[in-house]
Amino acid sequence: MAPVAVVLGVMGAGKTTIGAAVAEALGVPFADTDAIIEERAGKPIPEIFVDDGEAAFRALEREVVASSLRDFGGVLALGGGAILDDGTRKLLADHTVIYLSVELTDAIKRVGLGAGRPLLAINPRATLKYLLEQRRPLYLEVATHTITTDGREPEEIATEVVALLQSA
Ligand SMILES: Nc1ncnc2c1ncn2[C@@H]1O[C@H](COP(=O)(O)OP(=O)(O)OP(=O)(O)O)[C@@H](O)[C@H]1O
Ligand SMILES: O=C(O)C1=C[C@@H](O)[C@@H](O)[C@H](O)C1
Ligand SMILES: [Mg+2]
Repeated sequence: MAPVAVVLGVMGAGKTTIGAAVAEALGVPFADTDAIIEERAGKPIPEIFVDDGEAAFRALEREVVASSLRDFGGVLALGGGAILDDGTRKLLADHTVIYLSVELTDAIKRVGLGAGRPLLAINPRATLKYLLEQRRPLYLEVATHTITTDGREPEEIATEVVALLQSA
């Protein structure tokens, strides 16, 4: 079994919002690797970063992505930084991967002050600008489809994603 689609994008791209709406429209389950990681680790992501460090988080994330790609048959949202890991990017080959793109202005409006997002704890605007520039080429490397989300309502974006999955 493999996911119907994998959803990627930076924090605030709308992975959880759009992924869940697409799954509902298709009548399949939705899962978010961040939630699976928290369940496996038995603690919230900010605590994993503090206690174990980002490298340990990325290794756990790679394991969770691998098992989800193997066993989960719905719409799967990945954490915003999952594509930083070479092994995780390789795992995505041959899957349908939807990259939700967002520019800084809309991303900042959506994440606010970055509560619950450890990488945005200090200077969220400058950090998010850096993350967008650093990650865009990596999202594009693994994406099979890129959907622009700036200035668009979640319902409209979800409808576009459902249509492209149904035409595939
Ligand atoms: N297209 C959109 N237009 C306006 N607001 C949006 C849009 N998509 C998502 N949002 C809002 O932005 C916030 C972040 O969305 P969401 O949690 O889905 O992003 P995410 O990509 O899953 O982020 P994270 O990587 O932190 O999990 C939520 O409050 C959501 O309602
Ligand atoms: O952009 C990132 O690097 C992250 C995004 C979140 O989804 C979480 O996976 C975690 O907070 C790291
Ligand atoms: Mg999310």
